[in-house]
Amino acid sequence: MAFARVNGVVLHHEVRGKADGPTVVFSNSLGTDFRIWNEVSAALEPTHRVVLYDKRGHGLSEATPQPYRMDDHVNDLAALLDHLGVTKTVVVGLSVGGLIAQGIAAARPELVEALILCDTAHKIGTADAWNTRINAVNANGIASIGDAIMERWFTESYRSPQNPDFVGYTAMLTRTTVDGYSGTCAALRDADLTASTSALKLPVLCVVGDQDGSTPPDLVRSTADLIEGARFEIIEGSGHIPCVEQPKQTIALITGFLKEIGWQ
Ligand SMILES: O=C(O)CC1=CCC(=O)O1
Repeated sequence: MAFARVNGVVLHHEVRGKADGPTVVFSNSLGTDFRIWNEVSAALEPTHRVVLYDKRGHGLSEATPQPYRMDDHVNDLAALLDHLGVTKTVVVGLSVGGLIAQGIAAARPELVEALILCDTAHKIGTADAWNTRINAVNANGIASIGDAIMERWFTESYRSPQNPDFVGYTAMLTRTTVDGYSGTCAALRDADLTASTSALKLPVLCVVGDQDGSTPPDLVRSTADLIEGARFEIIEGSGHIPCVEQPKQTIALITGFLKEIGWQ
């Protein structure tokens, strides 16, 4: 566990694994912190240097006041990687983390070897839907939308109050700061990466849960279709967060892709 002030914000992060191994950095989704990657990270640690971080307003990172822009999140990650002395990395991003991954590949191409885009797209949701969510959270708190969000994150069989993991991930969502959550919703509302993502020239793997209620397979496929040579894979039996719900399939796809591109 470490903290660093970069790009004007204190970011909680952790570097794990093989110190001289090739670097893989993970960027998490709206309303989650870097613990969602624990199982995937553990599989890579014997061979890779793994960088995990909480984006601003999430986990133990500082919650600067709203407004947030997607560029803030992109510049935060770039500044953290510079701070850690990372000069080349594969970026794995889930949902808004995938937009951050696309953004850093466009802004700092020399830093990014390849992308793994999980349950994400070049543009997610509509302005109306994000504004409705922001208004609800600002007025009534994140718990007021908790059940609706959980239906997007996890499959029906996972969403049982008897499942301790489900209870734990619900707590992760509802304990996110309002500034971090609403600020990032607004950043998502205002982000359309169609042009910059279409121009990307690097190896890309796109994966998505078959039952993802936030970025369904057809949306993720449309992003893969924008990027020359990108591969698209579906993870069976998962909602929006396959690294939590189907970690074995997620690990197999990630490690297979890293081997394929020689990042090992
Ligand atoms: O909360 C959701 O609907 C899921 C989601 C959208 C963007 C993100 O990062 O998570």
